[in-house]
Order: sequence, then structure tokens, then C-alpha cells
Amino acid sequence: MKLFPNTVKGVIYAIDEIFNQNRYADKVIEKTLKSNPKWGARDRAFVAESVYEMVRWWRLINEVSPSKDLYHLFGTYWVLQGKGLPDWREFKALEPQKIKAKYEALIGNRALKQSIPDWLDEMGAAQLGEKWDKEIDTLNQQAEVVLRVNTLKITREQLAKRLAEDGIETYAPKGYKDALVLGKRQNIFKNAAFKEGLFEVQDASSQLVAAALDVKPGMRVIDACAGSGGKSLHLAALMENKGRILSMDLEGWKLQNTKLRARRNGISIIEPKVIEGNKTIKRLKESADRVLLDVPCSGLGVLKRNPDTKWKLSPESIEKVQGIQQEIIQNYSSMVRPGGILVYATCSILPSENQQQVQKFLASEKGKDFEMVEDQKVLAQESGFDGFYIAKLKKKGTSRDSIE
Ligand SMILES: C[S@@+](CC[C@H](N)C(=O)[O-])C[C@H]1O[C@@H](n2cnc3c(N)ncnc32)[C@H](O)[C@@H]1O
Repeated sequence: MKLFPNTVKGVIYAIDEIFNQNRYADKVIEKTLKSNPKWGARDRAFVAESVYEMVRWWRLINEVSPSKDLYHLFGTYWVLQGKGLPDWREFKALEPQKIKAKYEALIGNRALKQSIPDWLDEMGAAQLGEKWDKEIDTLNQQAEVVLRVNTLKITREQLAKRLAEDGIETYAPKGYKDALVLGKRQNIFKNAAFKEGLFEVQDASSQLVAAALDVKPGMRVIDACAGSGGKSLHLAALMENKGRILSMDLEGWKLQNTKLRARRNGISIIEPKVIEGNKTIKRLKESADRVLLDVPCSGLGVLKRNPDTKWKLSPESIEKVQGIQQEIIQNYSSMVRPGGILVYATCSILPSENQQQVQKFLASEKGKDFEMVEDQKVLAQESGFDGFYIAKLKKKGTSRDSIE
């Protein structure tokens, strides 16, 4: 593959913004692509992919590169990809053989070779034991692009056919009834089928969350950490757009996105509600047949698509989010009616954010009203998709599902 000075310059600019100005990788890439409208599809793909991969392998590249010069770091990344360097002045000081030898000498140092902080390697090994080695290796691979078919508007077969007519090949992964995986990475948001609300982009593991709630048309459902509404939209489709979904979050701007997405999806049963403290929760006591707690988490299960997470996390930030998770399950579980179902989910692979939180809740005063139905510990190495945790709990008492 040939390198071009202007796109490499774009990559260097983006890396500088991310690591020296502390900006988010996805936002920086979006801005870089926007300010270079003349780049073609291949140039854009090259820039986006190179930036994400350099972010992913940042620690390793820095270890192996002869200096911190951004062109040297890019060149080192390029050599580690097994590619040849052009005869540019910026790459003169780089010796590919030396770079490769330095890389080979890292054998046995997992944190460096997998390009993660030491503390994360220690935490992963302590919590996942022998599964950690393969898990971090899998989480360092590129994510596939997965669509969730909006079954309110189209079937999976029909959507696959429609996309194939546009030259977009997909396959239907086994065990995920509404999912389609793209054969090749591309910007699918540009496709007319997206604008018509025929699908959303949502990882296959994430699609297991709404499915775990076992919703029926007509139910009253609360999605208490709804964010921009990924799971709310899925729930609405499973409910055939009948019943009521209260999509709640602390952040109003995220719920605005939920509203826009619901409109595109042809959904009318979603009602956004900003949480204004405990009184909002208290007012909804025992009001829902189903409550989803898709709680904030470390995001360690989705490192494939958000590689910069590992540079932003710390042991302290993980401990802090664990406190919030326990607070949410303790307080928000009160909204489930007797006989109803509570689902606790994270996109983390750490037991301390997952089963240990649920066990702590079940052993507490408020948890005494609940029993575990089942939980799914979805590791990336086993699923082939993101890492997730999904626990389904039932509130004791007689079920009186409010199907209208
Ligand atoms: C994992 S994200 C949710 C993703 C979303 N469910 C989706 O499928 O797109 C967690 C969300 O919890 C929200 N959050 C954080 N603390 C909260 C709290 N105490 N109560 C409710 N929501 C909270 C965050 O704003 C964030 O949107």
C-alpha cells in the first residue's frame, strides 16, 4: 500500500490532537475528515483506520520507536504492520530491522506487547485468571460492523437483500436473530436504508441486553440509563411499538438523541425523562413490569471499538464507577413491580463490575426482594463480538404484567 504525504499528515495531526491536546479519538477523526472534503473514500478509510490503530498500539509503538517524533511513531506503526516505508526525509532515521528486533525482544511482557497500562494487565489477570491472556488479545482486534435490523419496518432477509442491491454484502450471525454483520468495514450511515430507519448500528453482544428483558407488547418498561437510546429502540421493536417505555438518564442531551432516533425508527412509545434526583425514582416506585439498568462502566468489553478507553481509565476511575453501579442498582430496583424483571447490564468483562455487583445487591437489604434468574458473562474471545455482562433478576411476588 502506497503512502501519500497529505493523508499521513492528517493522521499525524489527529494523533497530536488526541495525545497532546487530550481530545476524544472519534471526535478528532470526524473533525479531520470534515476539514479535508477532497479526500476520497479510500483516503478517509486510511486516515480513520491508521489513527484508531495507532491509538490502540500507542504504548507498544512508543516503546519500539527510536524517538517520540510523530513521524517516527507513525513509521514504527507502519513497519509493525509489516509494510515498507517510502523514501521520505521524515522516515530517514528509521531502521525497520531494528524496530522489528526491538518488538521481538518484548516476548513475555504482556502489558507492553498488548499495549496496555501495567495496572490494567494486573487487574485483568487478577480478575479473569487464565482467560485474561486471550481476552486482551481479542479486545485488541478490530471490531466488525454489526447492524440491528429494525423489525418494525423490515425483516432481516429483506434488509440483507436491499443492502446487497447496493453492493453491500452481509451475513447473519447464528444466535442473534436481528443482527447482520457487514462483510467489509464501511461508513454505512451514508446508506439510504439507514436514513429510512431500517437498521441501527449495534454490536451483536449489545443486542442480547434488550432480549434478556423478555418484553411483550403492551408492557410498561423503564430503561433507566438510556443514554442515546440504543437499547430503548431495540426494546420498542421487540414490543412491536405497543405499550410504554420510559427512557431515563441524567443527561438531557443524550435523551434528545433518543428522541431523534425513535422518530427515524418509526417508534412512538418512547417517552424521554431526565432524572432530577431521587424524587424522580421514588415517584416511579413499583411502576414497571421491566426495568433495564444499562449502567455506566469501564467500557473494557468494548475496547475493540474504543481503543482510547485504556488510556483514559485508571484504577481510581474504575473504583468510582463501581460505586455508582451499586448505588444505581440499590436505588433504581425499587421501580420494578412485584413479579417484574430487573436486568443489570454492563459492557465490561470485569467480575467486579458484573457478577460481584449483583451478588452484593442480592445480599443487601433491598436485594432480598429479588432472586437471580440467570446471568450471561459474554467474553469477547468466546462470542467473537464485544464483551458484556447481563444479569436477569426477578422481583418476588405475584406477576401482574400490565399488558394493555
Ligand atoms: C452504558 S451507558 C448507556 C447506553 C445506552 N443504554 C445505549 O444503549 O445506548 C450508561 C448511561 O448511564 C447514564 N448515567 C450515569 N449515571 C447515571 C445515574 N445515576 N442514573 C441514570 N443514568 C446514569 C450515563 O449518562 C450514560 O448515558
